[in-house]
Amino acid sequence: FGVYRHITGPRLPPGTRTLPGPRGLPFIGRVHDIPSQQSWLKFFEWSKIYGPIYQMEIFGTVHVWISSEKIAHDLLSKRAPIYSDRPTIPNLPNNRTSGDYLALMGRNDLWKRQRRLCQHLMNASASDSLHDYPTKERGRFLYLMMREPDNYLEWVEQFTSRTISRLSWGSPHPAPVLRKTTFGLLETISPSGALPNVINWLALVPEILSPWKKKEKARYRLEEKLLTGNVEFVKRMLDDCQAEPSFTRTFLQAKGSENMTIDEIADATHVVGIMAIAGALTIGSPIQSYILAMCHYPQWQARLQKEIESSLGGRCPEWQDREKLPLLRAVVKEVLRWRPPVPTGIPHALEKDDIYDGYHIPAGATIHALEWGMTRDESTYPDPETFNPDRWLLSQYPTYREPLTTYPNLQGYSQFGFGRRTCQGLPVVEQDLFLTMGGMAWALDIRKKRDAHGREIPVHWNNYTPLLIAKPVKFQFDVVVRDPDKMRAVTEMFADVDGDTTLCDDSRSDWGDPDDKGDDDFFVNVRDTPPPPPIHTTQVEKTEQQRGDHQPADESGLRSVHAGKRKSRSVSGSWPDSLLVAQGPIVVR
Ligand code: HEM
Repeated sequence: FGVYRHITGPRLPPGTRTLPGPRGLPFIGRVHDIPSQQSWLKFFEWSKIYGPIYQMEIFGTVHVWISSEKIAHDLLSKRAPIYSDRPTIPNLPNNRTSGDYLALMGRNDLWKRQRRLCQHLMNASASDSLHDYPTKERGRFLYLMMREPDNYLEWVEQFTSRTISRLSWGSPHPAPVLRKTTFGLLETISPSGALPNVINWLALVPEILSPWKKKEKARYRLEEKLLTGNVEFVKRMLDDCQAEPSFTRTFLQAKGSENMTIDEIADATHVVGIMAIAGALTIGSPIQSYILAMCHYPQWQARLQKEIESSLGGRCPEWQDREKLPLLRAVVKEVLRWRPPVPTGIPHALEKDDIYDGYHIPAGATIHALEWGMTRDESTYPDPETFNPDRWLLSQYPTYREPLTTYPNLQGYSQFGFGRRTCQGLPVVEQDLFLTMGGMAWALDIRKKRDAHGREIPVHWNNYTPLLIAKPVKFQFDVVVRDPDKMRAVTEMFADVDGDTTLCDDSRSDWGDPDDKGDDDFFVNVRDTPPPPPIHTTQVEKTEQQRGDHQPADESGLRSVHAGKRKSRSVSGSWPDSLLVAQGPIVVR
């Protein structure tokens, strides 16, 4: 078909033209010079040659790349009835119909039903401020960052997966297995994660000969066990009146367990599943990009700290403070612009032939909103390579919007897609990013490391992982706790989350078994890395000395903070979290 198309060319309706774009080779199209790393840079480079909308063919399929927000809105939003389908993913061939992954499903009735349910569950949690789960987990995250910053990748991923696990099922325990299955799914669906997604005929290879199919089958088995077990667990907890707030609890309570059909249970299992997957996959990217940005732009860290100090008088930002902290909201938005977490977007599929500005776009084309390209559009974002939160705060910039008590925010932001397929996770993203970035700025100075001669160790500028969700490749940096009061306050936040009673459940089979190795390598290493040992007085003092701060810690203040707050933590030894507790209570004097 590819050869045929190459020889005959497309049949165009009268008066229309084919979109410009790089010409391909017979049969394979333009696959030979798409890099396996950071492909979005190449697609953006082509947009500078061929314009903000261009096309190329890969193995007979037309791929359209859009790097203008206006064109993306014209097509994906205003013509949503024909632009809201999803393409088939060769390495996950039933993605359009199975009902397993809402975000990858075709535009069919099942997708519409699941999308409505997703919206409902998200709204219910958002109206209760996400049950404060992001705040609780933020305290744990800051503590771990303070104690062992070199292990930051682990702490970021633990924060995102534990927060979304609690939101989904009311407990952080599923987080390690969730991380494992989710990362596997990312590989399954990413063009650079599994070869059949690029060389499509490999999807026809029988399972016995296909490493990709074997791996995906093992991953899917573990995921199904996790998702169905979690719903069963929440049901039982609900029967015992012990279920913590969660998407699943909201669903079960609204329906009443006895009245549910099998289809309804399956929908809820997978809708909650996709929210958990999306939350565990994506939010770590901007958190890591924030750290990268602070290494390169210490002046913005200082400005952020000033805003927090002057608005909150030394207290850590809470979600309720957002009106008072426009710069923090601007930093969140600018991080997402500077380093888009989904740089190539999630593709849509065109259902009918279309004409745009005289160009013919054929039915069946895969349409990519190139988020990387959109964020580099100089007419909207002058000097786009520079991290500049002021572009959201000063009236001289095209992206400025009043009032600053409300704007900037993430509503309607191009980084979350277009039309009927826009992201449904905004409440979680906004709260998680506001709290983690605000918390880090409040408690920590992040800066480049220095070598033995006092020279700064370079930090990469834009070296990102190649999968659909891009994250900065690991880099070195230093973290200095800004003052002993903040260290004590963070330690206190950690004690609070650690004492949470949901850590006491021991019915591990409900959450998927971290030790289940099955018959495949896929099951190995599912446990989370344990946190570092508890903090001791000497470390507080050492930090004071390092900072040249000779004021002794406020003994009386601290005692009153701790009085009556320390909780008994009788957590079973079998959970990863229990490793925290096995090391004894946190001691700060
Ligand atoms: C920084 C974090 C995130 C980013 C950048 C992001 C971005 C995106 C993008 C670009 C899409 C595709 C939109 C389109 O096709 O036009 C999407 C879809 C989606 N997102 Fe997110 N997302 C994030 C976090 C989340 C979270 C936390 C959740 C849920 C808790 C979530 C749930 C979804 C769902 C369900 C869809 C599919 C909607 C559909 O296909 O109908 N996302 N997201």
